[in-house]
Amino acid sequence: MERMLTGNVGFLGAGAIAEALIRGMLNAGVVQPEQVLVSNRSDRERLADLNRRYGVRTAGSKGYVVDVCQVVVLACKPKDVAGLLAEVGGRFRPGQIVLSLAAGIATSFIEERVADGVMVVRAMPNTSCQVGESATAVCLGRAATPEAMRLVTEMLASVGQVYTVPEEQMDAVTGLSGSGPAYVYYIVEAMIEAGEAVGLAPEVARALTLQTLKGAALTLATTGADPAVLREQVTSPGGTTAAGLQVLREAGFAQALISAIVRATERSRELGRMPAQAATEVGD
Ligand SMILES: NC(=O)C1=CN([C@@H]2O[C@H](COP(=O)(O)OP(=O)(O)OC[C@H]3O[C@@H](n4cnc5c(N)ncnc54)[C@H](OP(=O)(O)O)[C@@H]3O)[C@@H](O)[C@H]2O)C=CC1
Ligand SMILES: O=C(O)[C@@H]1CCC=N1
Repeated sequence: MERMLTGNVGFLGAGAIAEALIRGMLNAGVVQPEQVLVSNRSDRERLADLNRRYGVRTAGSKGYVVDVCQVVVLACKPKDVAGLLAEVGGRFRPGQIVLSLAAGIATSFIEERVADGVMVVRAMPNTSCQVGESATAVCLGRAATPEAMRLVTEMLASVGQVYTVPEEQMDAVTGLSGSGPAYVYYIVEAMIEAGEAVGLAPEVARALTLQTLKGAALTLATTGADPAVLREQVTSPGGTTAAGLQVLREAGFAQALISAIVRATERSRELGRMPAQAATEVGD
């Protein structure tokens, strides 16, 4: 199929998610390094590092990024979006695409700060885009056309699976799959620590944990089986797994995970309600 992403892709924000997306898109070949232009607030060393490692172009001027890019990715923190758009929002032109990754920030908030006809798309990827396995949800702003959606989908599908959701579900997506890799890494950290505690060498504990995670994820994906059924297959009556799961139940593990996702979803809503000062509540 003919590629739609022929122009430049600019990043306003050069942090963790910008790098994950850049790395994934370059690996997939959906953009070439010279098509990518990255800027941030002030960290010049970070830009130089991205240029060294990925060959992407960098810009000191955010206005320049807006001027020369077909798609501009907003990859700064939610609290910085208002200030950023006060600076450069007026430079966007009708027909340009703004792809916002900012948790909680509504498409309407951005639309109010750019010209009519600028096409806003909101997406929530996760850091697994760096290996082409993001779970990404997208929703369209009011001016975004089906062509804009196709172009953004071309970008995001190159780094994982893309799902379209109504905008009111984006906070839930953020709590579940946007933050999700962190919950998984937290569990992995605990499993490795546990492996060491029961007598394994650190590298053996890590290797066994990672392969267990990979095998379980692949089994879920390839069999399509209900996770509860797969869990029961592991759990011999009176055996080791039953004993371990009993401890997890008594500790309220499932409820804690549910509460974490509910709280992260609420936090996304809070960030959207208070875009100018919300993040100061939890620090930078
Ligand atoms: N990390 C993740 O897993 C995910 C994050 N997101 C969203 O992506 C956004 C970025 O998150 P993350 O990458 O983790 O954040 P980071 O803190 O890693 O990066 C933030 C970046 O924004 C830049 N920045 C801040 N203010 C401005 C400004 N006024 N103009 C231009 N750039 C600016 C910073 O520049 P400097 O360093 O110079 O201050 C920095 O490069 C957030 O809105 C988050 O909700 C979405 C999905 C997943
Ligand atoms: O922690 C955050 O706020 C961002 C949004 C989803 C993942 N990281």
